Amino acid sequence: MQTAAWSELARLASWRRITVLCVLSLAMAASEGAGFMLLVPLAAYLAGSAALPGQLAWLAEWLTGLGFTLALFVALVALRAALDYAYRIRSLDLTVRIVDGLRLRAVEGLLNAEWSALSKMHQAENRALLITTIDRVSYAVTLLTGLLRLSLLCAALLLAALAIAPAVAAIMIAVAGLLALLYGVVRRRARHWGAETGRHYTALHASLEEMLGALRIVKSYGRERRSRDETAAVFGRLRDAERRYLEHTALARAAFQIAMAAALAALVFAASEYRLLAMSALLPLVAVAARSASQFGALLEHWQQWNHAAPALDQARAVIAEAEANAEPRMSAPAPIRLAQRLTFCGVHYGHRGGTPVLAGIDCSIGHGEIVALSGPSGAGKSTFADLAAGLLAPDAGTILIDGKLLGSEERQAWRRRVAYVQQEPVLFSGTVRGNLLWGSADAEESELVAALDRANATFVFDLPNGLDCDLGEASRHLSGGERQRIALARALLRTPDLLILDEATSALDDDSEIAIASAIGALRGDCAVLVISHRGRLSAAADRKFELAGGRLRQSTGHRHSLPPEPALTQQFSANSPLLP
Ligand SMILES: Nc1ncnc2c1ncn2[C@@H]1O[C@H](COP(=O)(O)OP(=O)(O)OP(=O)(O)O)[C@@H](O)[C@H]1O
Repeated sequence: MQTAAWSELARLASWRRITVLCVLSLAMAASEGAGFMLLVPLAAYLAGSAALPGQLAWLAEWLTGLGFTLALFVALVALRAALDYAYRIRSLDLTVRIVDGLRLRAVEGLLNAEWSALSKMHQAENRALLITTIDRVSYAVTLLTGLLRLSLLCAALLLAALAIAPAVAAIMIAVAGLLALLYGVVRRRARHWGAETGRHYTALHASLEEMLGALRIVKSYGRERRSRDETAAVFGRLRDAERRYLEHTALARAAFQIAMAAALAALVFAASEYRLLAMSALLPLVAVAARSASQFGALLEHWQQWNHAAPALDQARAVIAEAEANAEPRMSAPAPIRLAQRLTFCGVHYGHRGGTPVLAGIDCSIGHGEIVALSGPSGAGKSTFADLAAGLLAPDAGTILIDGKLLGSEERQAWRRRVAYVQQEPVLFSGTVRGNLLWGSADAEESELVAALDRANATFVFDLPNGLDCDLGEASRHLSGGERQRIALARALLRTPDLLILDEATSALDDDSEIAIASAIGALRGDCAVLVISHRGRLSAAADRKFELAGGRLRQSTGHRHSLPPEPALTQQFSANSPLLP
């Protein structure tokens, strides 16, 4: 893992927490090592001899009797249990901080990124990041704290072994080093399968989302079996990657157990056959060796699992880095922007992903209080035009002006606060109707909510259970497309915007509702600029001017219904190439 990733983990966890965890791990390791060393005098007493190995003679002088030794032993176990409790709580706390910190950074990165970057991002990857990938990071961090604890514990056990029988302990250290080297091979495979698992989880998210979104069409086409098989195939690829990894882990584990059992057997055989050690040292040494073997095995397994889970951190960091690299400039208090005269496009070019321009030299303006309708073939760039007008996108070339003031990257953020957008597929949030309306305009009074619902022809809300306080969590699934659109329109109207954009916002409405909405839009004339994107005649009929977008160019399809005040500076500036300026 790169240094940057380590320092990021440390920053999220905080050095204070890491230090506390290190101290606790060290104390646990020391208490366990000391506990094992106490086995030496215990064994000597039990064997009926107070004779201790030379290097532990000081212990014999210090310990006065069996009772004291046993009491000390129990005290050490109690201390270790208390430390273990504190360690688990601290370890969880550290993991949660890292994981929540990373998840919040990802959320912030996505919320602060430019819309142009967000609209290009693979949303399944973002969802996989926020759910599965960061959960895998959580597992990786738990393994990392476990690695720290187990490393210190193994070191303490080996120190205890060194104190009991230095020569034998040196052989144990050599065997452990050799096994760790061999595990290096398994480590690389674990990394590989970890990265594969991450990719398959992302694919699984995309596949499940697609399947859930397509339930209606799947059922109406009778394609349940096919959908099931496709989903099963994605599951299969994920399980295959997990199985291959598990095969490696299980194989390495079996090899390790055999190697350690052979080493222990050799130790006992050599010690008893060639009388290398006194019984008082042999028994504690075997106990330390057995405990070391199991803990060292756990250490190597943790290491392998960490290598499998660690690619999730790289994956998460890559998505977060992409979002952060596309961050909008930060503004502490953006200067408010109001539209008092007109929003103007001057020679605007735009191509998605820097590809073929969707808009190629657009010159037009929308006056304050004017209603403009935009039509054109599918894919002509109408929504792209709306995104530019709303300050979501910046032109590749040309300029957008609000009352003659350039809409730069900082101004765009302030301008968006004055825009309300209703799209074809309206977004309603979980919660009540009231919550959804207040989401757009937090200070609105009850009477304003009612008036907005009335203007949006959404009075059906009053007949819902609990009316404005109806919880849409469940109900929104049962609302029709038209009902959802009308609530979204009421939310937009409440915002009293300077520019209201309706992007096919009445596509799901019946004729009567559309007539009512058209008259509500007509009533906005003079209050705010309205951009209506619609293929349907009724809404367009309410417009002062109608534009048609085709082949990247804008054409005014009919004359003015209402004349707007001229804009001398801009008319002069663009008179040669801007026939659409009023
Ligand atoms: N985020 C994006 N990345 C790449 N291409 C995009 C993106 N959004 C839109 N496009 C492409 O840009 C072109 C214009 O799309 P846009 O949605 O603006 O058209 P539209 O006129 O609103 O279409 P419709 O009436 O079908 O909604 C299309 O070819 C579309 O595929």
